[in-house]
Amino acid sequence: MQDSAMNTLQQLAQDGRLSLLTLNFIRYLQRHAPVPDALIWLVLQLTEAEAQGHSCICVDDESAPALLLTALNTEERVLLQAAFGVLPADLAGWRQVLAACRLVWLADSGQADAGQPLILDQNRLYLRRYWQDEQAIATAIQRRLQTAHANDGDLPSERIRAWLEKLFPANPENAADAGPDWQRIACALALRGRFSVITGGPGTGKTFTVARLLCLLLALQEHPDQFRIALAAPTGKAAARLKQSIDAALAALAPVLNSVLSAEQLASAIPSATTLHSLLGARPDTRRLRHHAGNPLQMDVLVVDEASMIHLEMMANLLDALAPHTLLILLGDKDQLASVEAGAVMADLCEFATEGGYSRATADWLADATGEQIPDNFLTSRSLLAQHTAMLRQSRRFGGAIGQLALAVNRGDAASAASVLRAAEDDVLSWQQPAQIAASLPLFLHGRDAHTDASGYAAFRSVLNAGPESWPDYDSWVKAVLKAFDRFRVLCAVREGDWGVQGINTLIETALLKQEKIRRQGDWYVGRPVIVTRNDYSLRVFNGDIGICLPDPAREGSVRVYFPAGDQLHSVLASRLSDVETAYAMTVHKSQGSEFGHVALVLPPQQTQVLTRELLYTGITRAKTCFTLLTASPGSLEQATAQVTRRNSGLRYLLSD
Ligand SMILES: Nc1ncnc2c1ncn2[C@@H]1O[C@H](COP(=O)(O)OP(=O)(O)OP(=O)(O)O)[C@@H](O)[C@H]1O
Repeated sequence: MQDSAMNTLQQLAQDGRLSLLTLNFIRYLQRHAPVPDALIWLVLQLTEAEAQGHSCICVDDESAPALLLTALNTEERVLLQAAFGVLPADLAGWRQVLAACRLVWLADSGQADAGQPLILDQNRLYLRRYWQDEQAIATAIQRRLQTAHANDGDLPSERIRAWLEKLFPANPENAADAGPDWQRIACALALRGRFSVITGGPGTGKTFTVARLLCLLLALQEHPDQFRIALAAPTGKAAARLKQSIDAALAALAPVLNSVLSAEQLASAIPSATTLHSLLGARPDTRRLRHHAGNPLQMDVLVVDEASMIHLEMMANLLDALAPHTLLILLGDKDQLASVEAGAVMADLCEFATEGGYSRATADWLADATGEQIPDNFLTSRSLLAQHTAMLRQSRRFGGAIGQLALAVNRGDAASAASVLRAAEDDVLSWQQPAQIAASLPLFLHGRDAHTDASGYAAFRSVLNAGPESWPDYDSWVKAVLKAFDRFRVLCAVREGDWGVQGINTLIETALLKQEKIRRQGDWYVGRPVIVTRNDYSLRVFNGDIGICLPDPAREGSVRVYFPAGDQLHSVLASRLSDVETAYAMTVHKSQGSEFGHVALVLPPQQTQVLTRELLYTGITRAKTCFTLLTASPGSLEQATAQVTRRNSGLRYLLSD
C-alpha cells in the first residue's frame, strides 16, 4: 500500500476520525498478504457499511462510496480520496483487483473456498461472517420450504375450512368488496410447511391470527395434549406482550375449542414466552449457545414475534437450533426499523409481501382450504417463500388519525402526513415546533393541557406519590407504578444533544430535582425509571429491560429496581445495577416491541442520517391513543419521510428463487 494512504488513515485514527478497529483490521490483512490500495478503499467502505447495519457493499453501486466514512468532513474526505488515487470504474475493474488478492474469495468463480476473510459474491463484497450468516439462513429456510407438504392434497382442506369458519366467523358488516380475509389465508399458508411469515402493520391482528392458528394446529393433531408450542420474541417486553395477547385471544376461544381440549389443557399447551436469547440458551461470556443443530430445541411449533428486530446472526442461530420438523412462524411489521445489528431479515423475507406473489396452485389450495379467492393482481407467482408469506392489511386498532399518519409516512407522502397532523383533533395528534426543546418540559411533565389521554409523566408521578398504602399490597402498587409509567414516553431519534435522549433525561431530572419532587442518593432516587444497557445473566436483567427504582420494603433506607416479569415482578438491589440509564426519554430503536398510551416523538434540528421513514413510522406506531410530534422546523418531517433505509443484503436475492 502507498505510504500516503496509510499515513492518512493513521492520522485519521489518531484524531479519532476513523475507528481503531478498522485500522487494525487493515493491518491484520496486510500482515497476511499484499493488499492493493483499491481493496483497502473497499474495506473502509465495508466496515462503515457494517456499522450502519448493512451486511455487504455493492462494488458496482455508485452510491457505495457515499457510505464511506460519514463521520469525516469534506476536507478529510478529499484528502483521503487524493491519497488513494484513481480507483476502478466498474464491476469488471473491481473484480480484477479482488481476484488478484489472496485474501478475497470470489464465491461465484468456481474456486475452492480457502477461508479468506473477504468474499465477493456477484457484485457484493462481504466480511466472511455476514456472508456465512446469509448463506446459512437462506439454506435453512429453503430446506424448510421444500420439506413442505409435497402435495397440498395431503392436507385435510375440508376440516381446515370448517375450523377456519369457526375461528374467523364471517362478519356480515364487511363490505362485499372488502377483499379476501387475509387472516384465514395466513393460517392456511402456515399449515403447508415448516416455515411461515405473517407481516402486517400495528393492530392488523397478527397475534389475533396466530392464536387462532395455534388452535387450528391443536385441532388438527391426533394427540393435541402432546403438541409442544413455544413463544418467543427478541426482548423480554415483547415476549411478555405476546404471551398476554395470546392468552387473551385463547380465553375467548376456549368455548370453540372445547371439543378438542379442555380450558385447562389449552392453558397448559401455551407456555410462557421467552426471549430468543434464553430460548437458544445464551450463556454469559461466550457466543456459544446451548441449542444448535447438534442439540436442537424440542418443539412442534415456535412463534417468534417482533421479527423485524432479529439480526442476521440471531436468525442464523435460531434456524440452526430448530429441529427439522418444527414449524417456525415469524410475526412482525416489515416496515419497522430493522435491527440495530447488521441485517434486515424481516424486510428481506417480505420483499414481495405487498404484491402477494402467489402461484395459481397456492391460490387453488387457499380457495379449497379457506373459501377465500385471491384476487388476480396478487397472482404473480414469485418465489417459494411467497407461497408461505401472508400480509395482513386491515388495521383494527389504528383506524383513526394515528393510523392515517402512519400510512402517509409509510407511503412517503410527507404532505399528507403534515395535513393529517394539522387537521387531527388535538387530543389525538399534535405537532409542536418549539424553538428550544426545554420549552416542551411542561408537556413532558404534565401532558397536553386539559387532555387526560395525552398525559405526560404526571400520572406516573401521582401513582408513585400515592405510595403502597392505597393498594392491597406492595407488589400491586409496584405493578401500578410500572403500568402508569407506560402511559407516556418521550422517544428520540438521537442519543446526544439537547434534542436527544441524554439532554431530555437531564432536562426532566433537573426540573424534578428543582421542584423537590425527587431526592437523590448518588445516581439513584425513588421513582427513577431506568433502562438496562447490557445483559447481566447473573442478575437476570437484559439489554432493553425497563424498571423503576422504589424503596425496598424489607430494608429501610435501601432501594431496589423493579422490573415486570410476565404477571410477576423481578427486583434487583439498585446498587448492584451498573449498566443502566435513566429512561424518561429513550431512543425509538429501544422502544421497538413496546407501546405507550401517549408518545412524544422528538426529531432533532440537525440533519442526520438516522432520521428515516422507518424511524418515524416506528415512533408513531408505538402510540396507542395519542401522539405528539416535536420538531424544531417543519423540514424534519419531510426529511425523515423521504429518507428510506434499504440495507444492502444478499439474502433477498438468495430467497427470491
Ligand atoms: N378478525 C378480527 N375480528 C375482530 N377483532 C380483531 C380481528 N383481528 C384483530 N382484532 C382485534 O384487533 C386488535 C389488534 O389485534 P392484534 O393485537 O392481534 O394486532 P397485532 O397486529 O398483533 O398488533 P401489534 O402490532 O400491536 O402487535 C385486538 O384487539 C384484536 O382482538
